[in-house]
Amino acid sequence: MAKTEKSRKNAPAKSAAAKPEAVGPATPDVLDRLFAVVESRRGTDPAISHSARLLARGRRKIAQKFGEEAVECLIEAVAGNRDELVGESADVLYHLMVMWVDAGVKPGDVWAELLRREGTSGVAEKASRPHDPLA
Ligand SMILES: N=c1c2ncn([C@@H]3O[C@H](COP(=O)(O)OP(=O)(O)OP(=O)(O)O)[C@@H](O)[C@H]3O)c2ncn1[C@@H]1O[C@H](COP(=O)(O)O)[C@@H](O)[C@H]1O
Repeated sequence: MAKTEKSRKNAPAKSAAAKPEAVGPATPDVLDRLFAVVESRRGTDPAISHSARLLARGRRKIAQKFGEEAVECLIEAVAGNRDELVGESADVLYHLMVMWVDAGVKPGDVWAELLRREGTSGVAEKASRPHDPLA
C-alpha cells in the first residue's frame, strides 16, 4: 500500500532522544513506563485519555485496534517504508500495552517468557515438538 496519510503523520522524529519533552532515554525502559501510564489511566476520564477511552470500550475493541495497527505495521514493512514502519511499530506496542492492561498481563510476565526462550534456537524448539500426524 502507498504511504497513508496516517503513516506519514506517524513517521517518527529523527531523534526521539533529542526531544526536549522526552521523560527518559530512548531505551526499552520506555515500554515499562508506557505500561505504567496506560495502567494508571484505567477508569479515568475517556475525554482526556485515549487509553481510558479504549479500556472503557472493552476487550473486543481493544483487540480490534491492535489488529488494525498490526496490519498497518506489516503493510509498511512489505512496502519497504522504514520510517513509517518505525511509527507503526510504536502504535502496535502502545496498543499491545493497552491489551495487556485489559488482560491483566504485566510486562514482567512477557519479559520472563522471552528470558525463558533466550538461547533456544527456534529451529531446535520446533523440531522438539511432538509429531502431529495431521500436519
Ligand atoms: N503511545 C501512545 C499512542 N500511540 C497512538 N495513540 C493514539 O491512538 C489513537 C489512534 O487513533 P485511531 O483513529 O486509529 O483510533 P481511534 O481514535 O480509537 O478511532 P476508531 O478506530 O475508534 O474510530 C490516536 O488518538 C493516537 O494519538 C497513542 N496514545 C497514547 N500513547 C501513549 O500513552 C500515554 C497515555 O495517553 P493517554 O491515555 O491518551 O493519556 C501517552 O503519554 C503516550 O505515551
